[in-house]
Amino acid sequence: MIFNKIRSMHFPNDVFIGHNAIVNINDVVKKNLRSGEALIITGNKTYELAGKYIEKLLDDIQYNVLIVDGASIDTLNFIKNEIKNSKIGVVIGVGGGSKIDLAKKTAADIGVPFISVPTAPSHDGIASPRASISDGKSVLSVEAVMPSAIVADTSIMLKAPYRFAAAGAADVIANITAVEDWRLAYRLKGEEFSSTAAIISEYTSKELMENANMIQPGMEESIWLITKEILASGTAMAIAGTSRPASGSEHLFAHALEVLGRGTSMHGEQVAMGSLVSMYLQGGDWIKLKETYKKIGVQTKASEYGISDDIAIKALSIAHRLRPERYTILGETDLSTRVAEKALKITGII
Ligand SMILES: NC(=O)C1=CN([C@@H]2O[C@H](COP(=O)(O)OP(=O)(O)OC[C@H]3O[C@@H](n4cnc5c(N)ncnc54)[C@H](OP(=O)(O)O)[C@@H]3O)[C@@H](O)[C@H]2O)C=CC1
Ligand SMILES: O=C(CO)COP(=O)(O)O
Ligand SMILES: [Zn+2]
Repeated sequence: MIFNKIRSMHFPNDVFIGHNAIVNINDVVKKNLRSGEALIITGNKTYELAGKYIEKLLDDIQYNVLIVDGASIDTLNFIKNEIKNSKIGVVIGVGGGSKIDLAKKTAADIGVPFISVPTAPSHDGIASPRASISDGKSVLSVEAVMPSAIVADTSIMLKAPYRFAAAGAADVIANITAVEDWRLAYRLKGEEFSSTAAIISEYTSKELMENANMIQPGMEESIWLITKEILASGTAMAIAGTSRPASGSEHLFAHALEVLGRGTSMHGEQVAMGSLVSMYLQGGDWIKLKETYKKIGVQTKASEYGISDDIAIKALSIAHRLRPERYTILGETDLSTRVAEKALKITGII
């Protein structure tokens, strides 16, 4: 088959991951700062945790620090307004997923390199080209830019509540149902498919499932393992040019919960619940998947997050509507209440 479609792929040119990796930030910024100033985008807590330290490490580099809130269109517009008279040459995201996404999207929009400095391994967006910027209605990732460099200091990430690490692990473990959906779409709908991206993505899930015993509170090694697979998951998305390798029906369920009411659940926890029901519908070993989530301490009962049975049933029933162009095991019409309820009951989500 002659490939006449040119696909561009971009990968980080530097990745520092480990204890005290943050000490490399000055060299990394110098290498990526073309001209002008560095812009640091962070949050209140994460400024204290890491942003302040980065300021001390940056020598003879002009920089601005913006402390912001959630990843919304309004916050993004606030950032752009704040920097409109500045000459920004590189954007550094220091924080959890929301700060990383705001920095990633800002860098993409102004056309400068993005440096990812995660303070929590809470999902694979910290190393992917995708950014979730909410418009107040739903939260789907949009194309942004792959980090030019990633500085993942496991000693800082270890300070995040363990729940963040478990959620990040779940986000990667759930790649297994995403790839199954992608294969289904390739066979049934002729969707473009990258076997390389699919194999990498499946590997990340299997690696975390097989080493689930290594994912425990208080262990820096757990952070290292999760972050390593998050990096690989982001690479799979960069190769595919979409989030397909890491986002299928399980993510549609998660996004539907974001719209209908996610209670106190984090992204990775929503995705964990979604992957159980997806794997049940795909005819896979959802029981092994459930045991893995239990082992790493991820709750998969909706009520534990204050999500009612009705919301969970509705979310599963309409999830396919969130991304009609992305064919998955959920099909193209609403699941009946009866079918959705049965699937959620069998997998123990309600
Ligand atoms: N791009 C993608 O592919 C994806 C993006 N997302 C997006 O990511 C966001 C969720 O990311 P998530 O990381 O869960 O949440 P946030 O980035 O919102 O962080 C949640 C809270 O945790 C704090 N925090 C971060 N790191 C630490 C730490 N080491 N110790 C203590 N507190 C810490 C943050 O501090 P502070 O207040 O300083 O920020 C914040 O108050 C959402 O916006 C979601 O849409 C979700 C999935 C995929
Ligand atoms: O969360 C993601 C991958 O883990 C991004 O996926 P979406 O494209 O569904 O937002
Ligand atoms: Zn995800």
